[in-house]
Amino acid sequence: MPKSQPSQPSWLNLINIESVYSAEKQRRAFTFFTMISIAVVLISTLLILNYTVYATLLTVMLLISDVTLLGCAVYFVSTGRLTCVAILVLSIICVLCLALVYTGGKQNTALYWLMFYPIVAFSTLGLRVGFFVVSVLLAFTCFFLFGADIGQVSYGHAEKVRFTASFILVFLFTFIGEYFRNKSHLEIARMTLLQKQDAHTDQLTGLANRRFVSSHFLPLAKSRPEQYLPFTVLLIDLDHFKEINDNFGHDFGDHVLIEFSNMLEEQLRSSDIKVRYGGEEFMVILPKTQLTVALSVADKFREHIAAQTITFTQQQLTRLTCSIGAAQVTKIDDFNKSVKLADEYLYQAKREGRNKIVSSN
Ligand SMILES: Nc1nc2c(ncn2[C@@H]2O[C@H](COP(=O)(O)OP(=O)(O)OP(=O)(O)O)[C@@H](O)[C@H]2O)c(=O)[nH]1
Repeated sequence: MPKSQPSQPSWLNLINIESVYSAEKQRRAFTFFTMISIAVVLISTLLILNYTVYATLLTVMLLISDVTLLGCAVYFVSTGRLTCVAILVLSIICVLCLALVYTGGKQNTALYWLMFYPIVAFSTLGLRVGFFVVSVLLAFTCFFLFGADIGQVSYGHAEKVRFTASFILVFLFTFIGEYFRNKSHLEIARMTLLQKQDAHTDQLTGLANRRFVSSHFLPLAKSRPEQYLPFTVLLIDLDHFKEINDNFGHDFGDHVLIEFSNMLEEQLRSSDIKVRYGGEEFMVILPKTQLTVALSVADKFREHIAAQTITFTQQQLTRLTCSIGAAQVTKIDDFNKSVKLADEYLYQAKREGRNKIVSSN
């Protein structure tokens, strides 16, 4: 029976679903900025129009909040750190709401302003932190409305009960909405990742396929050359594979390809990228590896393969050899040129009798 594949080859970690996450980041950033803009305009207007009627505490709180909100927006633009800034902003607004409830605002209309809070808190802070800050606001508001007299204004009984009931309903429905939005976002992210991994995996051997090299590896190596360059490309072709198919059948041929892929995984570093490049042709990319070092790795591998016997049933077993062409890549733009060179060396190895490595060295 074919050996089982390693559970998660490291090249799979190079496949990202940044587009899914960046849409989510954009949504949160957009909500955050809209909230800050509205809050700053609103607070400034309230301050200008009502500073004569507001309690001093409320005026000072509004002023500090206005300046801090602007500072947070500037900090976010310059650092891109949304979560900690959003927590700070929502905490300020929470305190502001409580100051409003405590003092009553203009003509005791403070309670109306609290209704937006759950919506903004959940959409910028997510489920858990959002739930926490909204709960804190609700708890303190209930204390001011129904608790002991500590100097806060008093609201009518009907107003207090209706506010609390409607706030809890907004809280509940926003929580449910956010819970399912988050769940479907995670599911979309999971499915996108699985689909992308599947589209870049060779179905027979579980190695990366050729598309992975062009759509993921090369862009990644171009963006982080210090992690990958210089690297060596090995093109490896099984020798006389047609004879194996002809002598033992296609299933045995498939089994040989799987066993060969397992040996690539076992014998080479996990950071080396092993690709099924075509039928019985494989590509191995050895990151941060000069040609001379790669040649000794490849030669050891070639010897290892030649020493193995691949068994399918007791009657079906074969020896296997491979030929290898190797070339070094120092610039990503030269990748195709180097692959072409490695291909020429591979066919030179075949012409020269197989079971050997040819390179420019
Ligand atoms: N079993 C199996 N065979 C495959 C697969 N893909 C390609 N092949 C076979 O691989 C064989 C390759 O044959 P050739 O290109 O003549 O190469 P070769 O026999 O290895 O000869 P040299 O490369 O010159 O040593 C063909 O018979 C293909 O049908 C596959 O997925 N499974």
